[in-house]
Amino acid sequence: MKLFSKEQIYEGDKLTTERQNISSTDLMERAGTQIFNWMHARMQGAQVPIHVFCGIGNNGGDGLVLARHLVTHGYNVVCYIVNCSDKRSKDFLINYDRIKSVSNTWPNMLSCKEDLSEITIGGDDIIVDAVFGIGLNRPPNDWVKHLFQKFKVSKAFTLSIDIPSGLFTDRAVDDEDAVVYAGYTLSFQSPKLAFFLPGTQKFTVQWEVLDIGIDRDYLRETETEVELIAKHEVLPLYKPRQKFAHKGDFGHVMILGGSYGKIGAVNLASRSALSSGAGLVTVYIPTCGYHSMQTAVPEVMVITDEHETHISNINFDIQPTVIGVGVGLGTSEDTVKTFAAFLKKNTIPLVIDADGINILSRNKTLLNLLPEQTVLTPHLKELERIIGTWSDDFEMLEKVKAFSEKYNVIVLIKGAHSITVNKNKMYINTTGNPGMATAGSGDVLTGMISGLIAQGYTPLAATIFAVYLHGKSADISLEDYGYQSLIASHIIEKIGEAYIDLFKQPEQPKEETQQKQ
Ligand SMILES: NC(=O)C1=CN([C@@H]2O[C@H](COP(=O)(O)OP(=O)(O)OC[C@H]3O[C@@H](n4cnc5c(N)ncnc54)[C@H](O)[C@@H]3O)[C@@H](O)[C@H]2O)[C@@H](O)CC1
Ligand SMILES: [K+]
Repeated sequence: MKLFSKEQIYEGDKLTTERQNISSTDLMERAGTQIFNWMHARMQGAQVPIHVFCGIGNNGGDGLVLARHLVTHGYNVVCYIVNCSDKRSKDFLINYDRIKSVSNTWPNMLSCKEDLSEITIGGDDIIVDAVFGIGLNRPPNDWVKHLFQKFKVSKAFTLSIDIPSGLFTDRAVDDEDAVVYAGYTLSFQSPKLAFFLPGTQKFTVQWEVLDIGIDRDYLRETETEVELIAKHEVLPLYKPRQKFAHKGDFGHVMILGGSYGKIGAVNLASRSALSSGAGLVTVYIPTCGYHSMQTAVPEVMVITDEHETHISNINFDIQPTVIGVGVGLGTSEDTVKTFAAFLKKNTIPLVIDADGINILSRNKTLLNLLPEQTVLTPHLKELERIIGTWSDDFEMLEKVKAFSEKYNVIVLIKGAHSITVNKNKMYINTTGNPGMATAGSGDVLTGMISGLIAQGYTPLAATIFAVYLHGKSADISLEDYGYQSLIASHIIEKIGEAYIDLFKQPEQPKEETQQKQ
């Protein structure tokens, strides 16, 4: 799914009104009606008090449309105008008039902190937040911030329209108390980038996109900087197997890493490379790991470094298709030296993780030696070591894009929503769960990306696809293990099911099936 920028959304709205020959008021009516339908389907007329807070722009206009429909359908509604500026939008004003025609007692006008004392919100009530949408261009006033705090303290379920008010689409918030914490956000046409970034994802527990009929050609033809990756996006990447294929068709992965006490990382990465479909896997490890690797993973070939406890001299005479380097590697002096010497002569595609990244961070000139489209897979701490600090997520993304461009590398920023960055394009993953915050799950991912590159996926496709499958395998594992018991090996066990899931048809609702019989 494409993530449109604020400018692209405004452009899409404008084009839609022109091409469909409707007014912007009609489009707002559609948006507000969609929200109403969503609520009505769930509430079925329940008399829970609903407090609709409307700003004075078009987001507020959506709130007024919703409030009008709620009133005419007999819901228990109170509507407030958060009157924070004189610049009311045209469609806000039109809908302000319309709502007055269905009720003569309100909307309640809120203009200062004193007005807030009149508001009583119960813990079981519902708040609809239509104060600011994508048009927010400066931090909210102090009294509006107090209103948002009142929402939070009430513990009422909060439904935000389009975006939690106070969040910007393209920059960070200065004051987290000036943002609404939404239980659910109904976003028009495209989710917003802030829903996926480490610092702002907490502002909405869940989100859903509502289709308000924006011009299809515009949506299809417009290139976006950010894409959301779900099953629909990875399916076209999948490479089917030919009937007469042999193992040589699926490449040869080398996992280069491990040190005394950390051979397990190589074990995990090599098993996941195999389970992702690589034809052959060889590990290059210190001598201490020889027996454990040979015993634990008979499918994997082992080459040992001359040193007992760490890699000291990278030297082999096979030709892997790709090398996954860094898991459990350590950063001892010998290792750093041989890694630098190896990079000077290496032309094989690389996937670099963990201590591989740490070595590069301390020796930045080595970055110039990386083959084109090398994949780096840092978590946030490793990322900071390699690109330096940042003041907020938006700055972080800009720095990663510049880094990716400068060295022509792919950077996978690992987190709850892992983001693959290739120059100025970003791909946000949607699978995965907090059970993955466990030892070795990164090693598994390194193996999977390497395994896919070996099979002929481009490094970019391999990264996007592997991150998706990795999260999906963990989601499937949850059914057996829950968040706490999930360990990295379980993720490997479920890679097969994650592949199979790509081709599963959604289950038909039960009643329909019965009717057909
Ligand atoms: N453009 C369209 O045709 C549609 C727009 N829609 C809604 O319109 C929203 C965008 O509307 P707008 O662009 O009017 O902007 P918003 O409704 O998001 O609110 C911002 C308004 O308040 C002002 N403002 C910004 N920051 C402020 C602050 N800190 N304190 C006080 N006032 C502030 C702005 O000047 C603007 O008038 C979307 O999020 C969506 O909800 C939907 O109705 C669908 C159709
Ligand atoms: K909002």
